[in-house]
Amino acid sequence: MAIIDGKALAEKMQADLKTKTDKLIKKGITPGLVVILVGEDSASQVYVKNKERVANNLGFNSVVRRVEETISEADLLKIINQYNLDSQFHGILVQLPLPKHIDEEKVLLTIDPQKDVDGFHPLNMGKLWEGNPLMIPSTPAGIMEMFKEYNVDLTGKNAVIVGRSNIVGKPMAALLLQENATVTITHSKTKDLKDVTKQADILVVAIGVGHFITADFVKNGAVVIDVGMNRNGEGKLIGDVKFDEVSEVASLITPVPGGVGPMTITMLMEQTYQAAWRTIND
Ligand SMILES: Nc1nc(=O)c2c([nH]1)NC[C@@H]1CN(c3ccc(C(=O)N[C@@H](CCC(=O)O)C(=O)O)cc3)C=[N+]21
Repeated sequence: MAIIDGKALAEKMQADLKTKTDKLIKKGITPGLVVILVGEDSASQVYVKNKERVANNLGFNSVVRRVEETISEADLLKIINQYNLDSQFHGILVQLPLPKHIDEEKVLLTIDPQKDVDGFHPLNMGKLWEGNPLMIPSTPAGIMEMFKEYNVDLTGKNAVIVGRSNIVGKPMAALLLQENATVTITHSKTKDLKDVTKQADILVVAIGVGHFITADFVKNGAVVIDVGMNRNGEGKLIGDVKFDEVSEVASLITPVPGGVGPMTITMLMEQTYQAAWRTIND
């Protein structure tokens, strides 16, 4: 068994990205990213702080726009439109989840698809499924980089995804399909889940239930990717995969923390760079 070191790969990619960014800045374009944070959700605050730190290290123009939990939907849409028109910003990210009184679909539709660095706009989701992506959701994009770095050949492999969210499960399926894997998406209503996951050469787990996947769900030699971010009783960050026992059967496995998370942030920055680059090269 070997561990996929997401933190090390993230640092390597960030160093390369810094070099590219310096060149773009010399040409007069500083990549700009605005993260819009609605309310004070403490978990979201931590992610936002990490994103801000990486963006600053890269020399990006990084702004966190904090707005009150009680903001009206109309006012939030106005703020998004203001950043759509502001050429200083190449990327706009609205941190999810949003308060219940705000319609997430409306928010995602309002972000200019060219600035939608999360890749959650329906146009970007559609382009991804066409096999002609513009923006790719960061978490699945980071997972594909891990496969590349660790020489995981996907062609003809059985890839099983646990979780069907718009932000991880579905885009992950599109990317694996594009690389010629045979893809199965499972979810909470799947019958005999264990029988399905046991067939997986590649198993991607994104269900949001701590330590749900135990060794008996996993085929010998499988590659296991853990997208989970859960807090256990002691407030410790744990994945959806029970690492200690699954690592005994897997050939390659990601840890939490230090696996998918750091790659997610890195890919977000890569997409912001790409969006900035396109303003002078497309
Ligand atoms: N519009 C939107 N886009 C997002 O990409 C988005 C979002 N909303 N809402 C929240 C989730 C969560 N998320 C994380 C990114 C990196 C880490 C990360 O770097 N984790 C580190 C350490 C975390 C720690 O120690 O607390 C790790 O896994 O090693 C975690 C979580 C992005 N999200």
